[in-house]
Amino acid sequence: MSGDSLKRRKIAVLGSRSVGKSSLVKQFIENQFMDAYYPTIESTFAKTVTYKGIEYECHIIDTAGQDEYSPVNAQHAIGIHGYILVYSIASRNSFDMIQIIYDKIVDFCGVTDIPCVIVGSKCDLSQSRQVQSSEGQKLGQKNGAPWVEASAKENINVGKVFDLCLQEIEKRTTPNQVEPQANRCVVM
Ligand SMILES: Nc1nc2c(ncn2[C@@H]2O[C@H](COP(=O)(O)OP(=O)(O)OP(=O)(O)O)[C@@H](O)[C@H]2O)c(=O)[nH]1
Repeated sequence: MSGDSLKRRKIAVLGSRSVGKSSLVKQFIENQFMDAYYPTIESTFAKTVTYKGIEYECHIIDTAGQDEYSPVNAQHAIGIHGYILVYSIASRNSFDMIQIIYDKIVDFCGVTDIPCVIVGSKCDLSQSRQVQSSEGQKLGQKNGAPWVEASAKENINVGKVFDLCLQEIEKRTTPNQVEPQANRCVVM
């Protein structure tokens, strides 16, 4: 496929520290999982993904873990087509952070909603569960975003997370549009 016909989509992965953002990205890109924890500063990965028969060149930005004081900056908004917001089902605090991050992005961008998927990660840790599936589902409904539980460790729903994100992006993208809409979550 020529470079011209390949659609580029930039996706930012956000959430609290240690919720499994890098692990989700690593499982998606490299089909690997590591038990070791190395805090992320920020990394970008690229992968060509076929969604509904169309090839997309996805640039995935794996961000540093956020807390309630972390500002949403231009890097989280400029040129970003869609977001993956990750909490761990074993951490109530990380779940509470999702609405905070969502609201910060919406405020920063001056929009009412953003193309995103909400992910309850580490769903293999059912013994340590602090957030019920029904709570995740409700949060998704409240923000008009799809919600899914996933495990990078067991490779559960990892591909689905990225498919859902592309689905949300494409829902809001007019045919042949290459750059995100100016009135959406980006400042070009
Ligand atoms: N059981 C289990 N552990 C996981 C899973 N995903 C990640 N982990 C572990 O959780 C820890 C943190 O994972 P990371 O992927 O580095 O988390 P992160 O959100 O990128 O962390 P920051 O870089 O601090 O933002 C590591 O020890 C991982 O092995 C999962 O699906 N299941």
